[in-house]
Amino acid sequence: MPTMLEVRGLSHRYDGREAHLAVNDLSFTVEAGELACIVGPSGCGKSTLLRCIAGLVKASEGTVRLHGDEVVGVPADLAVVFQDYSRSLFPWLSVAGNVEFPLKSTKIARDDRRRRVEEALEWVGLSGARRKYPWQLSGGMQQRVSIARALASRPALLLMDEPFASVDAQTRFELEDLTRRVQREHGSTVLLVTHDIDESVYLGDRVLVLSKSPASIVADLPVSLPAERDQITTRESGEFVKLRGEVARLLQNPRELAHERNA
Ligand SMILES: Nc1ncnc2c1ncn2[C@@H]1O[C@H](COP(=O)(O)OP(=O)(O)OP(=O)(O)O)[C@@H](O)[C@H]1O
Repeated sequence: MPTMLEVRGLSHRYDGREAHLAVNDLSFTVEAGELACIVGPSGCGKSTLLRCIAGLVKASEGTVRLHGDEVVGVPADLAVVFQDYSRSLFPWLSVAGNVEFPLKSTKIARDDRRRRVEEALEWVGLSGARRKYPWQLSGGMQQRVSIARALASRPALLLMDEPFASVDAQTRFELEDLTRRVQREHGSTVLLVTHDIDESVYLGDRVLVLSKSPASIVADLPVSLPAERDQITTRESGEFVKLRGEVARLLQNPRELAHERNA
């Protein structure tokens, strides 16, 4: 698989009266068609890392390359799904209008745009809600609109920043399954950030474990669960239980265990 994302020696320091090193010398790659999860403790620098990758923040040091091109500013073929769906959708636009909105600033012809919107809504199971407004939908449905909007642009890389942290547990399971299904059906490359250990193992083809602030990589674990996953049986499987234990231990005691793993 070709490399889609390459992060090399990335560090970011917030300047100001209280200068703060948020990300410290991170290097990793994500291959095309892979779903990689980043898991780290609250406040460790996960969002900062994603903002640097998305070109929203210029890293103090290091480089980010998307399909070989250095990221300077937000790449046209990158999409982000944020945690807070209520602030990322326009309340005055219908569901279809929200999904179409970013496509309007591209050269994609109107008919093609409409086709993409219909297709993306179908992928997330929202074709029947196309004329509704965000405030007429449940939280989970609103987040599905955000996912459809991101997918409609057919991004080379989809970044997801704690995308299911604001929905209830049942909806969270549904959205996790939707993300894996869509990612596999369309071969999308996804980098998803979460603080939820179980979610990182359930969703990921790989889990990158981050240290406490400033974020650095403690481990890069392949997930050898079957590609077809199920919220009940996968979570009960020995491999799942073993991996979630390993991630939990790495988060609790990063230096010692990372040293043991590398020994
Ligand atoms: N604009 C900013 N200016 C100064 N410091 C910042 C800024 N944004 C974040 N920080 C600091 O950088 C550190 C990392 O923040 P970041 O939001 O990246 O972490 P996170 O892992 O995403 O947190 P959470 O899990 O709580 O969402 C924190 O200590 C935070 O206070």
